[in-house]
Amino acid sequence: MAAQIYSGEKYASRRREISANLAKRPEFHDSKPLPFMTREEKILESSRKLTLISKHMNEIIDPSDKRELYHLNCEVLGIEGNPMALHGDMFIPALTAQASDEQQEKWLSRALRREIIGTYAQTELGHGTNLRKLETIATYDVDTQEFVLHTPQITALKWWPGNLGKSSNYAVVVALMIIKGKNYGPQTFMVPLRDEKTHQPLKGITIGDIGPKLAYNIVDNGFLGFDHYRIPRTNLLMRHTRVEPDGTFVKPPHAKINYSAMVHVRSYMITGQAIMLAYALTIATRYSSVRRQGQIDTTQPEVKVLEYQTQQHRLFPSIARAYAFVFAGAETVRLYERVLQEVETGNVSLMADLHALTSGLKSVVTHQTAQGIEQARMACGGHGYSQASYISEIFGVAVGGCTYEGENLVMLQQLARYLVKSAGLVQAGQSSKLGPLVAYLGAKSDSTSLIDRTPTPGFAEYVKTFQHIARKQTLKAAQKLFGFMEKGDTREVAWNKSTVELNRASRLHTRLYIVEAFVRRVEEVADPRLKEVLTDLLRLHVNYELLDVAAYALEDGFLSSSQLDYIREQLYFYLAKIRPNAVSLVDSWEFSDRELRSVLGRRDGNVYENLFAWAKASPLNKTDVLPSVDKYLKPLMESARASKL
Ligand SMILES: CCCCCCCC/C=C\CCCCC/C=C/C(=O)SCCNC(=O)CCNC(=O)[C@H](O)C(C)(C)COP(=O)(O)OP(=O)(O)OC[C@H]1O[C@@H](n2cnc3c(N)ncnc32)[C@H](O)[C@@H]1OP(=O)(O)O
Ligand SMILES: Cc1cc2nc3c(=O)[nH]c(=O)nc-3n(C[C@H](O)[C@H](O)[C@H](O)COP(=O)(O)OP(=O)(O)OC[C@H]3O[C@@H](n4cnc5c(N)ncnc54)[C@H](O)[C@@H]3O)c2cc1C
Repeated sequence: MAAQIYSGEKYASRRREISANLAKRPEFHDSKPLPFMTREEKILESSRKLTLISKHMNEIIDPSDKRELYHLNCEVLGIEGNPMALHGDMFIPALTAQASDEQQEKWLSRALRREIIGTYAQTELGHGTNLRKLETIATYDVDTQEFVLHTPQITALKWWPGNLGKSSNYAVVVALMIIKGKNYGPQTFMVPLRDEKTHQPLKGITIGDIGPKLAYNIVDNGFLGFDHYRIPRTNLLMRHTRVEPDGTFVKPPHAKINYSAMVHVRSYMITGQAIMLAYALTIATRYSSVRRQGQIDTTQPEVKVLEYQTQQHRLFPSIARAYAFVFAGAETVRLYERVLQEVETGNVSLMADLHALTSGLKSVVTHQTAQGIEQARMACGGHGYSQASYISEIFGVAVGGCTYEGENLVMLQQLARYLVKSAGLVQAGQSSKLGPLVAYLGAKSDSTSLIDRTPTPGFAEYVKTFQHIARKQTLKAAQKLFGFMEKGDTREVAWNKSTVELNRASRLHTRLYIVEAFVRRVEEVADPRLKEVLTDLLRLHVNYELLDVAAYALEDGFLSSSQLDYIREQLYFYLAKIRPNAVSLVDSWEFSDRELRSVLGRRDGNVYENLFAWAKASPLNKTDVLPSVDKYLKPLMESARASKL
């Protein structure tokens, strides 16, 4: 099953080898539990391990393999980030996609060797979503052939970029490019921030950390201001865009080509989110198979809480989602790598499809992942609330994905633009022009679903029902938009009046895509035993997801209430059928205890002994009487007692 999750036996067994290798190297392990460390201690500890990784990487992984590097980072550094997180996640991808060969020679090679540390500085105090209104300006000075970076007011300060505050000495900075008074929109520049020897900020640079956050606190998200800071013309990233010495602007083959680092993260983060969801579910499912509370049959002993249907309903649909997301994530990574290669040859035709797909997936997956992790926390009762479970940290890190790389409700609208265009083609009788991701919009719907009406062993009837729902909502929302426009609203006003409905269409389209990705993967499985278990999980998934959106199919009679009853019964049937495999389904992700960092979710199942040992290790328990008691509480009680006398 691990080979299914990790897209092949080769990587699944490499993960095992890497974990086994690390198990023998205590210097790579956390020196104490992360929740017992201050932020400063965590950053120091992470930097220590990062240095070890850099030194010994070649002995443990193939450094050219992104997945092996990711696994090494998960095991050693963990999810709370590290001082070079953005270096790998965005700085290197930005240089790879946007720097010219010459620039890559100069900077990418140094970045890959870790001679320099970089980040991606785009968001500002006043603007994150609306890139066209960023306020940092890069004005071209023809005389000196330099760009002058400047922060004209406080809202123009770069704010949020990861590892900008303290760790990075370079950044790919996004600024509005002004040449001879003309605004050429957001462009990307390679900018030195700190002296390479002393690490002191360079003259003209104001820089620092933005302070503690909900989670992800090992990362020094930072602020950055420029005071008429000069960089050479050749620091504009020039793989696709160019500015000649005389200030002539050479347009790229696609207007949004320099948004590629964002598309890179959106493509990869689907897998990252699936893994974090699987972390939380591993912890909660294992714990639920140890925790005994209450009886189902009063003549029998107390049961494991995993026997309760409500507990299964709380956890198993999310287990199915984690599988669905990892399968969909593998597809987005493949598409991203393909588009990257095609762009190299000048073919930008798939950029819009990739952008639409990843915008929708990013939004739906992060939202459902956060929901699933929070349910996993609650499934652990009181112990879920303790940081010993580590689920609150996993939640805090994962939920950041709802905001970064484009706020979810904004990114759903990016997909909606694509859907509306497609709906326009359908309306104009040009369905043959629809791309493969939206071809279903042009198909004719049956009048009713055949779920429970015809014996179909596969998933075709479910897929058709999801298609019907997504098609109906897309065409309806587009119609609403067109209707407002026909009545005289501008497109922008009409758009704003239709966005709740448009975003619903985007979610339904994305949920359909996730179901289809799951079906595609299960159909490929050759081993009959694995196929059976995955088919059960997929059955659970389609029934659960369909119930969740059933209102759309009930309102036009596509599904009847008796079909809904059938879907419910199927859901309950598959909850019970999956129960014996539940622990194996989470164990199949093969997370080591080191990687999970959860006292509650350890493989040995010794929950109570482990919790007690953890509590005893708490720094508060080093002494029996705390200084705060000596200083305040004792005098308080003493004076209360004295006044009573
Ligand atoms: C290997 C194993 C697995 C590894 C897993 C690793 C996981 C790693 C995970 C986590 C890492 C954590 C790191 C987090 C770091 C976070 C970083 C950041 O947050 S960086 C900042 C991100 N900021 C944003 O995302 C801003 C969001 N805003 C935008 O993107 C844009 O402003 C916009 C909303 C897209 C709007 O842009 P704009 O105003 O310029 O355009 P529009 O007018 O709306 O649209 C015009 C047309 O352009 C099309 N478009 C827009 N973007 C793109 C694109 N990227 N590609 C192609 N086309 C694009 C848009 O669709 C419009 O098209 P038409 O409708 O006109 O045809
Ligand atoms: C953990 C974390 C890491 C980050 N790392 C980086 C980084 O490395 N580099 C970097 O540059 N940035 C980074 N960011 C910033 C991040 O990309 C932005 O915060 C994000 O893109 C959202 O933009 P915003 O903050 O401007 O939100 P806003 O746009 O202000 O959103 C506020 C509200 O307004 C709504 N809204 C905004 N515009 C519209 C619209 N057009 N239509 C309808 N509703 C709208 C949103 O839906 C939301 O409800 C990070 C953020 C976080 C949380």
